[in-house]
Amino acid sequence: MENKFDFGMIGLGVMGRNLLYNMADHGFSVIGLDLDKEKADALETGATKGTQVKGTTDTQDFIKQLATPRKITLLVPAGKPVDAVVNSLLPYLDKGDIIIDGGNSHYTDTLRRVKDLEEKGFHFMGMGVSGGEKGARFGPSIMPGGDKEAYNHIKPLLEAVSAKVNGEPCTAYMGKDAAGHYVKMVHNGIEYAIMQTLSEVYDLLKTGQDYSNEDLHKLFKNWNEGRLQSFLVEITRDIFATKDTESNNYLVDMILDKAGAKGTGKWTSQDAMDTGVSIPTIDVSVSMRTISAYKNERLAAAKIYQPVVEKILTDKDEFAKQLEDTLFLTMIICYAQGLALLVKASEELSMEIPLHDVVKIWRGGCIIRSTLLEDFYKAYNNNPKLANILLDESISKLVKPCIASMRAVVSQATKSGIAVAAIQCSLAYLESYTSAKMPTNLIQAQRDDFGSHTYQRIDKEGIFHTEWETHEN
Ligand SMILES: NC(=O)C1=CN([C@@H]2O[C@H](COP(=O)(O)OP(=O)(O)OC[C@H]3O[C@@H](n4cnc5c(N)ncnc54)[C@H](OP(=O)(O)O)[C@@H]3O)[C@@H](O)[C@H]2O)C=CC1
Ligand SMILES: O=C(CO)[C@H](O)[C@H](O)COP(=O)(O)O
Repeated sequence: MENKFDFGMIGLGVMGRNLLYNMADHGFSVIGLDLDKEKADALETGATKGTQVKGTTDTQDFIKQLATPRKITLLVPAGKPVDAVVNSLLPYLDKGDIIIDGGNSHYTDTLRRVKDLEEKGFHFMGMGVSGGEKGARFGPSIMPGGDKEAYNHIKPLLEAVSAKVNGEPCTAYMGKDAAGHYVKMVHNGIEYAIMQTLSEVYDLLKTGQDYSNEDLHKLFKNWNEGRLQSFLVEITRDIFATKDTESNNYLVDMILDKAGAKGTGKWTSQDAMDTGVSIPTIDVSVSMRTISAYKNERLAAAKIYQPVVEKILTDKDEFAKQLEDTLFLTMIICYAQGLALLVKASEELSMEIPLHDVVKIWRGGCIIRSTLLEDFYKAYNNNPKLANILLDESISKLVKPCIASMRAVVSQATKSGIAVAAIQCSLAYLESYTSAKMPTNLIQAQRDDFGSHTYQRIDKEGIFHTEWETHEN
């Protein structure tokens, strides 16, 4: 009898092809399907010698060659392509077969697909994958969720191919229903916020203190050797040292300042608004990418307003130290906001997301991996029900010594005319979240004045309304 393949992969682009090779390198036989003949044909040539890999463009042949229950991972663009692929498979599948969507699908799409396919007798799982091209090839962080029975079929594969930290796999069951895709969405929201913060730090150093790319490279190299050690700081260090092949300049200086976005950051903000969780650093990071895309309007506005940036005259070493504190604290706040969203969303959607496992599997393989996650992991191990990591005593000991520097940086940036939206929002978030008294009593008074929305009092229980008077004098 012909040997059947252990796993199937649909979509042989950046992620699918590399994850497939990773699976094959770990001893699994894998068949890949892509509509593009060139990609399917090239698959075997790119595989490690001795591994069992086959490429095809024929759906029926693909299905026929898989061992049952079939385990098929999709790494195609989110949205309609996922539905198109699923529909193309249905006529050939057997009851009990498992489809795993490894792309960045919106979790509500995943909820719909889980239900539709369950009714038809198939398993459908949403699974976040992070680590980009290299991660997929050599060890990503993998966030599967949903159907537990289906998960048990793929657990050994996921544990084999994921990144490892202290010998532990960077994958774990993320919870019920669409939890895998929800966790990946929030991962990306945090990613947006840290990236925005890094771009602001870059602006302060380059525009405010005339750092060259060589200086930036050295500083980021130094930072990456300490408590800021993380994938995003590491690649930023390397970007500053990369020369353009078409000009004599550094490549970063040749790149147009318009940021792209595929939607996961925006979805995080939209969902946080619906869930009632405050994630201002992530929100503003989405917004800054949006404003960056209005290049022509910005050019026109710059002509009218002629902004002048005042140089930052603080001693360079002192300012670099303040920035290191600020970056460290802002990173903590980016994670704090995303993790707080996961806590609340998990409750609201009954996903039972294990927060200690989320931070555990983010320690390696993924784009937001950092040494900080080790501290968060300890915090969740002490208290798995922690509503916000800022409430953990050991985390507060990391936060407090950095606050003065953050204030100094925000104040210096404001004085100089350099926009630091993410850093500023993080400070405002910290000050509000740690404030025993906010000025929102005034907002309640205003709402009651114009709309009879009522208010509560500080001295007794109950709901109150006042007929507010006009006091012109
Ligand atoms: N790139 C990254 O760093 C990461 C991406 N992701 C997510 O993973 C998913 C895949 O991304 P990525 O690999 O970058 O995307 P690519 O565009 O590189 O690859 C997608 C592949 O899917 C193929 N495809 C599209 N429709 C079909 C179909 N109906 N049947 C078979 N194959 C199809 C495409 O073929 P063709 O080109 O011929 O249309 C292409 O080969 C996305 O959801 C993305 O958001 C997740 C983490 C990181
Ligand atoms: O999921 C990812 C990384 O974790 C993808 O690279 C994603 O495309 C990043 O988002 P965007 O394209 O919106 O910057």
